Amino acid sequence: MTECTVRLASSSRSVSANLRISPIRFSPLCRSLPLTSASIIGKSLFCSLSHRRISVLSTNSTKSQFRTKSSMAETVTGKSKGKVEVFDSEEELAVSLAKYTADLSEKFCKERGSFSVVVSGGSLVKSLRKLVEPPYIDSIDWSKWHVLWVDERVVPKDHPDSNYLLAYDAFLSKIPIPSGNVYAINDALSAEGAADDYETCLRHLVKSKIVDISDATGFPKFDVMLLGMGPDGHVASLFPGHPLVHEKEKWVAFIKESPKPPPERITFTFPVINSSANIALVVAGAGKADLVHKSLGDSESSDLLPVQMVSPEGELVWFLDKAAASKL
Ligand SMILES: O=C(O)[C@H](O)[C@@H](O)[C@H](O)[C@H](O)COP(=O)(O)O
Repeated sequence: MTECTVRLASSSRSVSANLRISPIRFSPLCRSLPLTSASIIGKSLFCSLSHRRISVLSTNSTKSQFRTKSSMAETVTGKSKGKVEVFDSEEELAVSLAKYTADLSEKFCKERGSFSVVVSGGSLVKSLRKLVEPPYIDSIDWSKWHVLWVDERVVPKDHPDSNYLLAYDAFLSKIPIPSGNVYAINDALSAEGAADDYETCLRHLVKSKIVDISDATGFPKFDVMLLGMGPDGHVASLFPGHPLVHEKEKWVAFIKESPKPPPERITFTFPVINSSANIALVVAGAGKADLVHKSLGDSESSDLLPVQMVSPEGELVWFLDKAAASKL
């Protein structure tokens, strides 16, 4: 069964259509700084908003592309599994991303009593700014959040390249999250040591049921991963053409020759990323339009970009601004 959701989003209203076709609370090993410092078969499809015509640009059994013609908000592309939302501006994207995250927080806090959140570095972090503004700053139960990084640069936590520092400055310092629920890497270790240490930390979190485990894969199953995409199609620190993209055993790996500086990093592997209950891929700016087009287009190539290998057990949602979606 192949499923995809096409959602038309705008500041004033939105509509979505589901299309189906057949065929340890705190491990001492994890160091935190105190928080002070569709494929559809057919020719065209009309959504319930009658003026918005979504044209099927291409079809095959697993992937299709759609395009809307609308002056306000634009969507859309469909993939074998996923949802693509396109916003008029990065500002609107950020508003929707905050709602998405807050809604998941509410759901998982209710269901599991906690919420495991994984973030990347890069521009994604800025797009999380609306989470620390009303109404979410007051409505989210931050005490139940557990925050980890999908990848981290092996630098001191107060170094300008640190993903921890980026997230700390942008939102962790602004929310009442217990410092023990923020799992930064041990920056006193080598890249290899930091990766092992982070995996041990993750194993403790799974054992103490703070992080779920996937019955299907046996890998950790995070409630949500909020990820960016690099201009070369990398996600986390999994770069095109690097053997780490094929890692099948490790939960956390290290890289010492990252093409994007700084060179030494640790990263979650694809089995962990793809066991997630939810993944948001957040991409903004015209500079990534070609890559977005390539990623969401039909690809017969066996040489997939890392971003094309993102395929979670749960739901994948792309958050794009109009500029990033301009070549769809
Ligand atoms: O540590 C990192 O480098 C990031 O985690 C990385 O995976 C990032 O998310 C992408 O490179 C996108 O970054 P931009 O959105 O800034 O291009």
